[in-house]
Amino acid sequence: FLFLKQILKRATTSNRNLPPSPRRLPVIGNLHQLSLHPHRSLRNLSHRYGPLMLLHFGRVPILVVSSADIAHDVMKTHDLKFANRPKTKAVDIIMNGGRDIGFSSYGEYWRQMKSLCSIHLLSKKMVRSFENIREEEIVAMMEKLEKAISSSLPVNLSESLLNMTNNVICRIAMGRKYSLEENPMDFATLLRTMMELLGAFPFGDYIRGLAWIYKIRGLDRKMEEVSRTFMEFLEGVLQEHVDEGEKKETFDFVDMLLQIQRDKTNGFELDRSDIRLIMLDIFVAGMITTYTTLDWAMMRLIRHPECMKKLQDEIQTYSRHKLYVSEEQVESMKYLKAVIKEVLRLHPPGPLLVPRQLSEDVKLKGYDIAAGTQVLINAWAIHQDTTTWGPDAEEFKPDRHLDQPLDFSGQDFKFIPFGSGRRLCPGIGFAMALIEVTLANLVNRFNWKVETRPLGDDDQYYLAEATGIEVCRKFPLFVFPSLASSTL
Ligand code: HEM
Repeated sequence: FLFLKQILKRATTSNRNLPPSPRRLPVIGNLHQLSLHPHRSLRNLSHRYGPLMLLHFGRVPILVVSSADIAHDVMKTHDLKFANRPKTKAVDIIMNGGRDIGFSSYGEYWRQMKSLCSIHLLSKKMVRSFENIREEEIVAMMEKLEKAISSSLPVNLSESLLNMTNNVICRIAMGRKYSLEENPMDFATLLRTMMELLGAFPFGDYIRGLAWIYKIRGLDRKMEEVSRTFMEFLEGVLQEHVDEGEKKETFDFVDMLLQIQRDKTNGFELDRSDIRLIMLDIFVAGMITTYTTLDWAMMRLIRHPECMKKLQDEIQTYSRHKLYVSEEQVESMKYLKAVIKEVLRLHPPGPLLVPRQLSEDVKLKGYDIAAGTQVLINAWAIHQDTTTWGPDAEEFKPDRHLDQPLDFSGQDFKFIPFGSGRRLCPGIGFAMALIEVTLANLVNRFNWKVETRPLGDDDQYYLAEATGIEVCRKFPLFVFPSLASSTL
């Protein structure tokens, strides 16, 4: 019977019209063709095999999409079928089997969790109400930078940006700062480790016989440790809110989640571990992405003085030499928005978005794709497609967005840093509000220089990418700020 089943399976598979595939090796499939930066190796493969490729990571079929046209088919035409997320061991351990928003299966639980965040934290009205918090934290960061000017030592701007983003997010979501400096655990390193674990290609999941590698390399232990440390921290935050109870003067997002848990609003059962996972998503999905966009933006502007100058001129036209550039003033700054778009085009924090999984068979461009196939959308490759962006697609040229204003909220598939469709990022407005006003103020208040690197390997150094599901700059950005004459 088994023999008959094998023959039948082979016959049906061979009748299928499958997308082009690079040659694969026994057992590992195409895993040997990936580098530490999968978005880059997959783009190189797509140049040979086309914008729709079927790879195999071990035994698991992986569909790789590298064109705007096919991204449209996946995230618009067939969005519902592609709305699931695959589960890996890292997701199992760190996200409690995908009980958070980003990795949860498509369905009622996901819908409820996402709409909770969208309404009570990320809506336009809520984002606007956090303006004071953004201003206070940006001013505090700038005061520290100003103090640092008197010493002739370089400042670690990446660290300042991470601290500021963390302070803003903690104050908004949890009611107070849980600053990186005051925290006994090394928050930044922990988050980076978590990014790496969630983004690492899970060999043990793809090749069952290799699951022991997780144990030998200590990955199981690392995942459990990272998860435990974070959960203990978040449980402490929840308990603090419960203990303060009636005495608390403010009402923040955590209070709101605890209230929903108590009152079972809309018949929606939320337990304490679900609340911790929503909070974790805000750190994983919200904090690193926002910080890393600012970090790439400052690096690009400092290394393109002509863009920096143009931006400073624009900001001064609207801010009229004020010390703090307000959010209302930022609203009108077209070049600032073009700079941020260019940064998100060249450095989308999630270059392969977040993986999806097909829930039923589908035909794409005449090819048969089977249910269960995992899907990687190479946004980074789509953003560098020369047919859309021209022969200078790899260069940093913010002006291109002035002539060709593409929307990035999931409507235009040539530019998808936030994904699209049902799984579209709900934090676009939240992230953009902080990125725009931070950048405007840093550029308005200071002039910037970076150290000249002795070996002259500037591009390799400044453009180097770390590994992980969200791609940060590999090395911190050390800078020498000085006060801009216009604000003296
Ligand atoms: C520059 C900043 C950001 C970028 C580039 C970004 C990008 C993304 C991307 C690419 C996805 C996957 C979309 C898809 O699968 O189609 C995503 C999902 C998500 N993002 Fe963001 N994001 C950013 C900021 C934020 C912020 C500030 C928050 C919340 C505070 C947030 C919360 C989420 C959540 C909860 C999801 C999961 C959505 C789902 O699976 O339904 N993101 N984001």
